[in-house]
Amino acid sequence: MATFSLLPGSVALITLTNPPVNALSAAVRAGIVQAVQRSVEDPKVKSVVICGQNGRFCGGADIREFAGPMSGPPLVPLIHAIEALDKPVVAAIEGLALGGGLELALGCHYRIAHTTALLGLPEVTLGLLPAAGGTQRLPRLAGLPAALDLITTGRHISGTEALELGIVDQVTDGSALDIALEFAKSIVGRPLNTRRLSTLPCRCPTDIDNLLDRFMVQVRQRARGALAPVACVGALRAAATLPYAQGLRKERELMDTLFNSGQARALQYAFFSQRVVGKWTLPSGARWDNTTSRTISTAAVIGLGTMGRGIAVALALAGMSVVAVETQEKQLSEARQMVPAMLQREAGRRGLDTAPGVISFCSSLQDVSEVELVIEAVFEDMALKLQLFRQLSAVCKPDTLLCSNTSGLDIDQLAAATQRPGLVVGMHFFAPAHIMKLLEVVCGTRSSPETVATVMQLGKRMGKVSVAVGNCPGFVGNRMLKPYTEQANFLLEEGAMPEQVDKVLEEFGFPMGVFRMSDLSGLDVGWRIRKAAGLTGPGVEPTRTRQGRRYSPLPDQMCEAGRLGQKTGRGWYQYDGPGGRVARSDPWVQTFLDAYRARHNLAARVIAAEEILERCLYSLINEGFKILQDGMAAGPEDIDAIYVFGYGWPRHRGGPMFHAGQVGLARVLEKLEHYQQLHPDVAPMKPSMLLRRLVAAGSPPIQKWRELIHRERVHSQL
Ligand SMILES: CCC/C=C/C(=O)SCCNC(=O)CCNC(=O)[C@H](O)C(C)(C)COP(=O)([O-])OP(=O)([O-])OC[C@H]1O[C@@H](n2cnc3c(N)ncnc32)[C@H](O)[C@@H]1OP(=O)([O-])[O-]
Repeated sequence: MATFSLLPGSVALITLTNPPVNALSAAVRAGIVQAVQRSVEDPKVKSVVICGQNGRFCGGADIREFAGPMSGPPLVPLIHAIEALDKPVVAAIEGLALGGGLELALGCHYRIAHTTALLGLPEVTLGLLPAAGGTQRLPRLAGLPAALDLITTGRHISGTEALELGIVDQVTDGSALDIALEFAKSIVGRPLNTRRLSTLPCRCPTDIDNLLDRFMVQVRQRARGALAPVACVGALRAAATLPYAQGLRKERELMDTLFNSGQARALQYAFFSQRVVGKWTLPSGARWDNTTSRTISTAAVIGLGTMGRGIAVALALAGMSVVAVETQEKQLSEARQMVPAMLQREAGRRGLDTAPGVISFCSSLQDVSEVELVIEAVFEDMALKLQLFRQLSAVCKPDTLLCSNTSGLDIDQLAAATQRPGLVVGMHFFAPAHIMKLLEVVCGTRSSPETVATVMQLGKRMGKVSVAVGNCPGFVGNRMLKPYTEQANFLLEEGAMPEQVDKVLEEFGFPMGVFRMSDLSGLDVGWRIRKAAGLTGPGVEPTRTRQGRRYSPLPDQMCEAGRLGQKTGRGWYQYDGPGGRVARSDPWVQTFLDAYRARHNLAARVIAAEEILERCLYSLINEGFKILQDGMAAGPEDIDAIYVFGYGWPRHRGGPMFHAGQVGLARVLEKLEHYQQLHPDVAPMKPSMLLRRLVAAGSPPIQKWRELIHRERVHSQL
C-alpha cells in the first residue's frame, strides 16, 4: 500500500509501503492513486514528496504479479497523473529506484537521491522494457546515448552517476527524504512546465539514424537471440523520432510482444531461481533458515595456479585476510607479481580504490595454521589432494574448515583423510574464479550443516551465486556436461563437422559451441580426466566401446596428435598461432574425420540442425532429471542456476530444466525414446525415471517438481 500524511509546511508525504523493496503491487498502485487524489483535492497541500518505507524508494513492478492476470490501477496513467499535478512533486530516492520505481520518479517534477542509491531500468534483464513511459522519458532527460546504454543493459547506477547524467537534480550523503521535504517547501509556486518530461523534446545527437543503427548492430551481437534488448532499441528509436504519445504507443506495442514471449517468462524464472538457490536444503533436513553459519575473516589458498590466484583475489575482494601458499618457487614468484595487479584491477572494475582484504604469500603449509578456512586448489589429482588434506588436518586449528576446489573428485574420500570430516566441503569455482559468478558448494555425506552454511555464506560475500549440490562424479554441472559433449563427438563420427555442431549450439544462444569451448579450455584437460578414469591412455584398446558403453576416441586422438586447442594453435579449428583466438575451420580435421570414419566403417550422413540440438540438449537435460532423482540437486532451479551462471546457458532460455518444461516434457521424453531406439548403446539417452513420472503426472509446471520428487521419494518410487 501507500500512506498519505500531511506534514508541517503543507507538504504531503506519500510513502510506498511493501517490504522488502516496496514493489509496485496492485495494492501499492491503488494506494498511490488515492494519495495523489488527496493531494490534488486538499487545498492545504502545496507540494508533494514521494518516498519508500525503510530507506528503499522502490524496486519496480511486482515481478510476482507478471505470472497472473493484471489487476489494480495501471502504472502509466498513474505516472501521468503525477506529472500533470499542478503542485510540485519531488521523489526522495533512498536505497533503490529500479524499473517502474525509476519510471515513477521520472514522472515526478524533481528527483533528489542519496549518493549511494541504486538507480536503473533493469526490465531488459527480465525480458521486458520500461513500459511505464521509461523509454520515452529517460532520453528526454538524460539524452539518447545514455538512455540507450542504461535501458539496453539494465545496469544499475549510483546516485552520484545519476547526477552526472542529469537523471537526478541533487544528491546527498545525508537523508534524501529530509532534503526533499525542505526542497518541496521551497519550490511552491514555481512553474512546472519545463519539469514535465513527457512534454520536452528528446535530447538527441544530430546523426540519430547512424547512432541507432550502430547501436542495434552491437545489441544484436551481444543479445545472442534475446528479444528484449532489440525491442528496447526499437522503443528508443520511437522516442527519438516520434511525438511522445506515439512513442508511448510503440513502447506498449513492443512490451506486449515481449510480455507474451517465452523469453520474458524464462528470464523472470531465472531471477527467482537465483534467489531460490540461496534458500538451500540438505537431505538431512538442515536448511538455510535453521542453521547458523560462522563468519570467516581469515582464509588460505593452497596452490597458486590459475584457479588458486583467482580464488585468492575473490577472497580478498570479499574483505578477507588471505594467506596464499605455493610450494613451487617459480609459480610463487609469478603469483607474487600477478596477483596484486589482478586484485587492483578487479577492485577498480568494482569501483573500489583498494581491495578491502589483503593477500600475503608464502611457501610453507605451516603458515596456514591459524586461518579459519583453507581452500585447496592444487592440481586435479586425487593422490595429491589426499596427501594435502592429511597434512592440513595435522597443521590447522581443530575448527578450521577444509575446502577443496575440485571439479569432480570425491569429497567424502578427502574428508575421510582428515580428523574432521564434518568440516570438509567442496568449493567448485569456475575460471576465472574472481569473475565467474557460479560456485558449486559440494556437500559430502559427513559435511556438517554449519560447514555448508558457512561456505554458502562465504560464497555470497564473494558475490557468487552459490548452489549446494551433492557429492557425485562431476557434481551437477560437469556431470550433465559429459553426455552433452559425448553426443557432440558421436555426431562427428556420424557425419557432422565441428563448426556445424557449434553453429547450432551458438544459434541456440551458447556463447561458444562445444568444440570451440574445448579448444579454449584445452583438449588435454578432458584427456587427463578420461585417463584417470581408465578410459584412455597407453594400454587401453582403441575401440569405440569402453567400459561397456559406446565411446568416441576422437578427442583422445586429436589430443595425442598434439592438437590441444588454442594453446597449440590447432585443435578442432585452426588459429593464427599458439594462443590465437580466432577459430577457422581446418581442412586437416575434415581429412582426419574421413580417415577415422573409413577405419571404423562409419558412413557419413547429412545431419539436420534439429537432430544436433536435440541430441546434445536432451541428453544433458536427461542427466539433469537423473540428478534430481538421485537427490544431488534440491530442485530444478539449482540446476538451472548452475547452467546459467557457470556454463553459458542462455539466460533468456531459463536453464536446461526450464527449457525442458517449455519444450514440453512429453516431447522431450518422446525424443529421448526415439534417439535411444536409434542408438541403444548410448546409456545417457535412456529416459530417466523422474522424467517418465513427471510426464505420467501430467507434466506439472516446474515450480511443482520439488513437491512431486519429495512425494515420490517418500513412496520410494524414485
Ligand atoms: C509496465 C511495467 C513496467 C515496469 C516493469 C518493472 O518494474 S520490472 C521490475 C524491475 N525491477 C527489478 O528488476 C528489480 C529486481 N530486484 C533486484 O534487482 C533486487 O531484488 C534488489 C536490487 C531490488 C534488492 O536486492 P537484495 O539483494 O537486497 O534482495 P533480494 O534480491 O534477495 O530481494 C529480496 C526479496 O525481494 C524480492 N523482490 C525484489 N525485487 C522484486 C520485485 N521487483 N518484485 C517482486 N519481488 C521482488 C526478491 O524476490 C526477494 O524475495 P524473497 O526471496 O525474499 O522471497
